[in-house]
Amino acid sequence: MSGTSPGLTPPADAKQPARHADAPAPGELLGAHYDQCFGCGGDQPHGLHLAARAGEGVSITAEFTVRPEHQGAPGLAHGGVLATALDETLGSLNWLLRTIAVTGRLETDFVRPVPVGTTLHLAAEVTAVAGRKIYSTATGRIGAPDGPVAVRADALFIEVKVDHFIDHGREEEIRAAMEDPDQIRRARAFEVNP
Ligand SMILES: CCCCCCCC/C=C\CCCCCCCC(=O)SCCNC(=O)CCNC(=O)[C@H](O)C(C)(C)COP(=O)(O)OP(=O)(O)OC[C@H]1O[C@@H](n2cnc3c(N)ncnc32)[C@H](O)[C@@H]1OP(=O)(O)O
Repeated sequence: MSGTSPGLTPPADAKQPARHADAPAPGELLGAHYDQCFGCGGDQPHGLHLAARAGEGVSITAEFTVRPEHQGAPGLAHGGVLATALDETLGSLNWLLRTIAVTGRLETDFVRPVPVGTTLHLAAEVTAVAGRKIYSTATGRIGAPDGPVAVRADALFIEVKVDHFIDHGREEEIRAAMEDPDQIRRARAFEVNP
């Protein structure tokens, strides 16, 4: 069962996405955008530790191995964790546009249960851009890049300024991030005009 709500249908004047000239080369690992991120951060013990790699055009591949701390039912990944893996992979696409963006809408199909121990192979691409709106789609397959489809998502990300995080984030984490030169460098890597 699949289908996309009107909020995920690009308007008639939407444009094809353009890979930024300074985007990481195809095959390059992107690294975490924030070391405490539940999706990709290396310092988040129960996180997904999702590793994303730049693809051709505005596309990404990523891998995530389901651990016991990610269970919903016995021996199976929690659906919200799988949605997180899709969200994180889709969010990584914005490195290739050099745009900071947050998820506005995420529609997910859960097609097959995903056992603990499975490596989920994710692939995502931006399909259209309209002003601040970035439309994208992702698939997660079991065990191999051509394995059976377990999850799918369509998403709308909305471009924001770095002030979005500074204005809304809890002060102690924002202060720590602003004092971390690596974090500032990573934030700038998302921006066209740092
Ligand atoms: C020095 C400090 C260092 C910090 C450094 C940080 C660097 C980090 C780098 C990268 C971080 C990336 C992190 C990725 C993590 C994975 C992805 C996530 O999980 S993100 C978290 C979950 N998402 C949210 O928390 C969004 C919460 N929502 C909002 O904040 C607002 O609603 C926001 C920004 C999304 C939109 O608000 P508006 O006021 O800016 O804009 P409006 O006018 O409402 O929307 C713009 C257009 O988008 C449509 N739109 C908005 N939401 C929509 C929706 N849900 N469905 C359909 N259309 C929607 C609207 O209809 C409008 O369209 P029309 O321009 O009129 O055509």
